[in-house]
Amino acid sequence: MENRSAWLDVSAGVAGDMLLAALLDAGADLARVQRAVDAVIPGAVRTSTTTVSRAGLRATKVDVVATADDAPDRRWPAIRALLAAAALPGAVRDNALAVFARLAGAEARVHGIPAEEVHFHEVGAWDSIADVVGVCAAVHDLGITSITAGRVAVGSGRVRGAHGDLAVPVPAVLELSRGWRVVGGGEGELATPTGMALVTTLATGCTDLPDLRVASVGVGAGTRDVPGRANVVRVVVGEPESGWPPEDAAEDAVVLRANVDDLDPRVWPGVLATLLDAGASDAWLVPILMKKGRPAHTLHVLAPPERTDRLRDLMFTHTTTLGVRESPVRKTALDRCVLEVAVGDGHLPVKVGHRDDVIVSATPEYEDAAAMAARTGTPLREVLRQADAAARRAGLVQGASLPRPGSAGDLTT
Ligand SMILES: O=C([S-])c1cc(C(=O)S)c[n+]([C@@H]2O[C@H](COP(=O)(O)O)[C@@H](O)[C@H]2O)c1
Ligand code: NI
Repeated sequence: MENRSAWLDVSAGVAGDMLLAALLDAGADLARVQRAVDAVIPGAVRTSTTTVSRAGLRATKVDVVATADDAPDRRWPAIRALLAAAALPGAVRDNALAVFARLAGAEARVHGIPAEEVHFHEVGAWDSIADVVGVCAAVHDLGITSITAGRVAVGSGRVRGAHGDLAVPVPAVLELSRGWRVVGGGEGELATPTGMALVTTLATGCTDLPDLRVASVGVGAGTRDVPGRANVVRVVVGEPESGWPPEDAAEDAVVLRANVDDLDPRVWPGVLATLLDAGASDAWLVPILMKKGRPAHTLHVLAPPERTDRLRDLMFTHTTTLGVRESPVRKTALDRCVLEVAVGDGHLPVKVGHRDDVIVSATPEYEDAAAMAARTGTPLREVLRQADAAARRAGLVQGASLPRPGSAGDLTT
């Protein structure tokens, strides 16, 4: 049972114990999970499961009971040392360290202190260690090597803790949300810092349920039973149907737009270059006719969500626009690689777009072809024609399999 994939339904929120319960419900072995936790904090906690009902749905609940008296040192360096010294499978240790490091980084930023000084939450480091190590061990036990997760419900309102009254989503959860899809609303604290750190560290992306052959489903209960809303995390474990993660899967992106009629046109090429240098996936102009019959341009910028703020600032700084519109979009990109084909007495790179190793497009790189044309005195259109012909001879045609490295023909990688 190896190389399985899992998708997490966190649309009702997530906490460390809910995620652990869902994985145990999906078939992870409780005794092996307990052994992993014991390897880090020997004899400190006992983990058990019960079957409960949440808004009429059956779910597994995990209880972590402290069996030792003395409170552990809750600072991040102490927990890091415990994990480093524990006899754990490499993947379990690495994942647990990564989750705690992310949590420590978020707490450090929220409280304005170095990560080395972060104390873990008031609820107790043992609970957190049991949840984090338990989840990482359960993932390993189920043979899960890839995880994605849906949008996270974070809740609303306020919670009371050792630091007093906090707005929901609590600061650490908001900090951990960067680049992730979240939704507010719902009553109370639906996502905890530990749950959010687990999801955003272990999952490689935020997607809807992907294409997979389902092997098992687990339902993990939260503490409260709220009528009308099942307070559960669900995990779907399976085999990918068409490659995992889906290499051409749609990603979230944002299109920023501004209509501009009064910018010196000589400035535009520099504006586009600045936006591309700052991380825009694409930037382009569309000529338009504005009110009062004025010729103008719409500047479009395709932005990864985490770059949106910076790119919006640059649009205001480098153009004369007074407003920027934004729309969320889904973007699907083919996988790409660059292969070289022999042309004349040199070589030219060809960009090959492929899906599941089947070629979809093959395009000689324009700039390199132009440079070869200038160097050799051959007309550019002739260089491009020869490059196209060489690419076809090398088998770089739509529908063909991607050549393996070292395959025969006038092709180098
Ligand atoms: O103790 C600290 S520093 C603390 C900080 C924060 C921030 O958001 S900052 C939140 N909390 C609350 O602690 C409990 C336990 O969270 P777990 O992630 O350990 O389950 C939870 O209610 C947090 O909101 C504590
Ligand atoms: Ni905090």
